[in-house]
Amino acid sequence: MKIPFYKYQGTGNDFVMIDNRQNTFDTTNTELVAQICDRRFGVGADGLILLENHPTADFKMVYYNSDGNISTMCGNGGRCIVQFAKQLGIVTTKAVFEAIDGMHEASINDAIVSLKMNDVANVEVSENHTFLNTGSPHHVELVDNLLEFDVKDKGEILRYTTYGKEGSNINFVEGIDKDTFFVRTYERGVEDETLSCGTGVTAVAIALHETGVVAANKVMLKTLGGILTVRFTKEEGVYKNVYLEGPATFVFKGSWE
Ligand SMILES: N[C@H](CCC[C@H](N)C(=O)O)C(=O)O
Repeated sequence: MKIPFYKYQGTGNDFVMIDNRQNTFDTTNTELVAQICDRRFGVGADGLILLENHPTADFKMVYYNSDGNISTMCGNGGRCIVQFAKQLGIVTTKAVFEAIDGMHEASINDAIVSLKMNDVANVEVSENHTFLNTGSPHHVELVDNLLEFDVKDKGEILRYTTYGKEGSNINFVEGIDKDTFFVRTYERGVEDETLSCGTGVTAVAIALHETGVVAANKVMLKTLGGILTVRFTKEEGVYKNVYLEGPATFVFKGSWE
């Protein structure tokens, strides 16, 4: 059966988007998702995202990593599905949707999507890293010479040793100026470095604030795939009004035979 799809990318984190409002996609077929995401034998993507009907919100988001498994929240994917919903005529400049970590609001201003992320109440600060969950689990570590750093090798080791079966995404960070940081991320479920990670840069911004590296509540994160901005407030120890902002772009449409 033909499966129409739309290819999107958010700062280089790329996704196959499928309008599944008729519930025709076989959501249990892990192999098919991995096949579609394969960069040699398939369309190629970091993940696959289904847009589905929702009883009260504008739509529901279902996210799969490129390994074919359903996973936790995808920030860049959340920004892309809002643009996708606009392309389908479901929303215009605002959206409310449900994802695996609950309800999200978003606003669209041309290419830029601003996505409200969940509150973050627990930030675990250790000697040389910080761990927190921004919809997905993230390890955050400051390093020098990030451009030459072996992100895949070092990320894989941490993901499988320190974080066991459940795993975690691993973010390496280097300061550029007081409110701008360079971030590279090893992504769980992609099992490789991605050009950017939305929940990852959100975790980096909050971790840097929590550890006093950043005083501001608006941080610019430079990734290999582009620039993302994260802003937040901190109220009684809880990070609230957390927004992830950046471009989300339609690339092409096709159909999987
Ligand atoms: N790979 C992540 C989910 C996608 C995160 C990333 N693509 C983002 O933009 O947040 C995980 O399994 O925890």
